[in-house]
Amino acid sequence: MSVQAAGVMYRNYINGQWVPAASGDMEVSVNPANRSDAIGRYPLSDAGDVDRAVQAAAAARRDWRKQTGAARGECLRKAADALERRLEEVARTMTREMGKTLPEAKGETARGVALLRYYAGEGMRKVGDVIPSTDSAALMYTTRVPLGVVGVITPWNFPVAIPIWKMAPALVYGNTVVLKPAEETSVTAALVVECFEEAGFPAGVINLIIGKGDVVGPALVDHPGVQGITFTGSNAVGKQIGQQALARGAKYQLEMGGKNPVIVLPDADLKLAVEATISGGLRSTGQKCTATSRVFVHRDVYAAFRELLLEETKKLTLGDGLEDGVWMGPCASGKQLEKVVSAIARGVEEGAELIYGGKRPGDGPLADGYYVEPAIFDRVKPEMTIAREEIFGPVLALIACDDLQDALAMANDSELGLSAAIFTKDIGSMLSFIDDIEVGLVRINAETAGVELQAPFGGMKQSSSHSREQGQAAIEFFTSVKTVFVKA
Ligand SMILES: NC(=O)C1=CN([C@@H]2O[C@H](COP(=O)(O)OP(=O)(O)OC[C@H]3O[C@@H](n4cnc5c(N)ncnc54)[C@H](OP(=O)(O)O)[C@@H]3O)[C@@H](O)[C@H]2O)C=CC1
Ligand SMILES: O=C(O)CCC(=O)C(=O)O
Repeated sequence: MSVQAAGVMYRNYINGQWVPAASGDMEVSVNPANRSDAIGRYPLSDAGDVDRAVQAAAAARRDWRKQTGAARGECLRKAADALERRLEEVARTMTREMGKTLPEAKGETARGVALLRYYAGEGMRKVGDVIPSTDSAALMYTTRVPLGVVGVITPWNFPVAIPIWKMAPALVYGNTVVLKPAEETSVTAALVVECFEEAGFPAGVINLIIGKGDVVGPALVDHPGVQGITFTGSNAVGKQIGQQALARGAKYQLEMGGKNPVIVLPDADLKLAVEATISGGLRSTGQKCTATSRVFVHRDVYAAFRELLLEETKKLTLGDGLEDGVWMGPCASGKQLEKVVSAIARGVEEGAELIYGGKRPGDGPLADGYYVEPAIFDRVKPEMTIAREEIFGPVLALIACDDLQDALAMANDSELGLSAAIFTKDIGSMLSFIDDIEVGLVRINAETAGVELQAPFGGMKQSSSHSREQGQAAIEFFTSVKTVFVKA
């Protein structure tokens, strides 16, 4: 499709103005469910555009920081109201741009509203402690100050919630922000920033730079005017960002992949375990860092679990997420589809048994989209690639286990450690799991995905930079502590 024919033109947002990229280059955002549907045109920015955004954010820093937390929170509250008013439009755009179903997109947008309201309240909460000094005539306390300019680099899988759960705490604690969203969801990101604009944030406090990750990303990460980088995305890019930020002494926070296990013990409610495995593994077409990917099932209930899983997965409808009754949409992009299809092919090559799905619809209305059927592999061995590498697609690997210790050993045999779930009624098994599983998000009789905005979120091992996002934990990244000693 020609760029000119591709509808509304979106721009960067720098210093309170919507401006094109200096190069004038544009790209078209295309619907992964129907490639003849163009969502809009977006700019391909370069390092010069990034520099202008960082300069604007740096110039706005002092005045923004000097506002009260209550005043900053009030801006976030207005952004929440604006997003709530535009919820339907934002959610429909998200579905058209990255494929998740409309109910999921509406849920995510509502979560964005709730995140903004939560962090609006943070502006009124305490930022330090009084600590007894050894000098009885002195006052000693801690307070917190913002980092300065924060670069926010976000993925396409939660194009509303993730930018908001990073930007809202950054802003309420007094930082200014330059957002670089995933290219695949540039238009959705622009709508989110329009909501911030409607809320009346001062010019320069929020800036948006749209473009290619390998051009805009390094320019932002390496910019000396950026004091902190918060990133969610792949491990490869995350590690590179961490090294670049470390090299120049900038603070960084990385939220990356998962290879999230579910353990099903013989006393589990199998219906619940199956429902949670399907929801955790296949919703959003498996494109969540918290998605269920490895399913360790005790041999005593393996056959029964597998049959029920097959029966329930066969009921799922694949299609355009805008249509009523569709349960699973396409992969978000051609690149993502290729990744999923090649992981499935590798699973077959390595000897796992593909017992359901995994094919691309060859004809009919779905042939034009990036669709793949949900795939279930049986007889998976822990050393197979499908049991080791993140796929980020609707693929479940079933692995038999002898007991809880066997399952825990296999579940922990991973470089990643984001989320894990167990299904059991036995309190002893629950406690062993809580104690021994090496992940940041531990779920008992609940699916691996689905984080709550008021609780800390992050992984162990290579899933994150060992920091936590969301809830009260966000203050740790977005501020620095000052310890103050006062003597009259
Ligand atoms: N943990 C999670 O939630 C996510 C994990 N992933 C994993 O990553 C895989 C690949 O997905 P992909 O979208 O390519 O993920 P990336 O890690 O490439 O993208 C995440 C963000 O980083 C940006 N980026 C890309 N290259 C650089 C760079 N060199 N420096 C700075 N920023 C950069 C991207 O921009 P742009 O989009 O413009 O390239 C995007 O905004 C998935 O299959 C999945 O396994 C993906 C998304 C989310
Ligand atoms: O499971 C969730 O709700 C959040 C998942 C997530 O943060 C991600 O996929 O990046």
